[in-house]
Amino acid sequence: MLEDSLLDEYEKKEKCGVFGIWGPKEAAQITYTGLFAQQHRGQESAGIAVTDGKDLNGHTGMGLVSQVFTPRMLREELAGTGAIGHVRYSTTGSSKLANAQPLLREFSLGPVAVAHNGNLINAQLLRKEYEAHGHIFQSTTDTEIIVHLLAKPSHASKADPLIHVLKHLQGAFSLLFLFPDRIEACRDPYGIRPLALGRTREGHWCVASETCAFDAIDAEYVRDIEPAEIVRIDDSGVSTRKYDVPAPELAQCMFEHVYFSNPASKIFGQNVHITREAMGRQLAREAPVKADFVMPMPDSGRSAALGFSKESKIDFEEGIVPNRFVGRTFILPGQAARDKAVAVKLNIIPDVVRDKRVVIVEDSVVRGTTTRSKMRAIRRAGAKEIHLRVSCPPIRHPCFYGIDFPTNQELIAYNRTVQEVADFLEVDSLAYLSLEGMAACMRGQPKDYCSACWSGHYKIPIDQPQSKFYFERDQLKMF
Ligand SMILES: O=P(O)(O)OC[C@H]1O[C@H](OP(=O)(O)OP(=O)(O)O)[C@H](O)[C@@H]1O
Ligand SMILES: NC(=O)CC[C@H](N)C(=O)O
Ligand code: SF4
Ligand SMILES: [Mg+2]
Repeated sequence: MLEDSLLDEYEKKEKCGVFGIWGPKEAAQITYTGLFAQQHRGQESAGIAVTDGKDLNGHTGMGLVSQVFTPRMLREELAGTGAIGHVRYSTTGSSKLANAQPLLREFSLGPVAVAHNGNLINAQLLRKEYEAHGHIFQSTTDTEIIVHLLAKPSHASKADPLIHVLKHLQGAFSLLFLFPDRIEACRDPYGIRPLALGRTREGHWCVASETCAFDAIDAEYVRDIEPAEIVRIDDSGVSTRKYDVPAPELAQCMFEHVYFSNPASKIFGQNVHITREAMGRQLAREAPVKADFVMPMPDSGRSAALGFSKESKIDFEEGIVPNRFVGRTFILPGQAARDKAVAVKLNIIPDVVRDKRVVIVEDSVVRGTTTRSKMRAIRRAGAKEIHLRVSCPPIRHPCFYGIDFPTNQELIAYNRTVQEVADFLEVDSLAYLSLEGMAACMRGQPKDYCSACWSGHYKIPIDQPQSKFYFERDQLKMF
């Protein structure tokens, strides 16, 4: 039933965001706001862990930040002066409470809470090894192995156990650890996912996946946590150490700029909206077309459409209206749910498109859910010509580093030429931004970004089988 799957959808969306703050009396309330600002990064579950200086306490729940916490809970049960929080979009392990983060555990050195954005590609190997030694896991996420690594006696006895643990991890990880006396914020040596350091007006240090969280709590963005860096935040302030050397070539995820991040955020040192606008301009130069107007595919297609319009000097027109109560559709679990969400999310305005030659600018076409549904709807609404322009190249390869499209069969451009995709979508023309054109819009050198889902070049080799549900008991039978 449409209503049932929509109810489901509202509860399960997008990717992961982390937030942490040290020092204020109302640490949990501020963390709530920091998570709320990053709700677009994960809507399956949310959690906050706090410290009172001696012990940790935490709460996790399924759904949106606003559904998981009450003001009283934040004020009383989660009272403390240091906190970390997480909003989850699952990449390993199903969407269930046991997998909600921060994971809160006790080990020989005391309590620890962990919040993870990214995806480990060696979690299966490590977990098999630990299970063979009798370790009992309580979740089916990749993240839990990190706590087991920390608890291993030969690791816990090291002068700096965290450094030792991080060296074992492969893949994407922007991590926050909360101990009773400190927060430790770490980024993998490739810098795949973002992680930024900020400071409030009162002088409290904070960390977040995206800088839009700092705006929400009136803090200033200080700098990014560097690849292979650990930043420790405690009562004496901030200190930094390297646990490894940054990779010779970084792998910052270009898809963060194309689609994931909030346009107001600064990701990998550059503003997302301005980057998307530059991509739209570049696309207009690479694939010009005669048309009556340029129309964005809301919401994330807006900035690139603006750039396309400015560069081509073709008017900008809104002809697709998003329902503000439907979130992002791309990462909803299950194709039926995605199809239904797209149907209810985007309304075409026939009076705008009728008898017109329209350029539609979309930030990305992944499974083709949005475009399959909307190109035909625009045609039915009477458009004379439909020219689809996409502000990234065709996505033909899976992502194993924290974005949930782990098989190539689900990708619309897999095994299809651009013309075949155009025919499938029944558009008059289709053009994608080139890989070089997209890379040219990035502030850093092209070699310092990951583009594996477009190029097939995985900087961290995928040499073990990967599956989102590897640790689920019923799925294990498949292997
Ligand atoms: O080809 P697909 O599988 O449909 O995936 C790509 C689409 O999904 C995303 O939109 P989404 O609705 O998630 O979020 P938005 O409102 O930020 O554009 C993205 O902006 C594309 O529109
Ligand atoms: N999107 C993410 O960063 C997910 C974090 C972690 N891999 C999980 O599935 O819980
Ligand atoms: S494969 Fe694509 S989505 Fe995944 S990290 Fe690389 S650029 Fe980002
Ligand atoms: Mg979209």
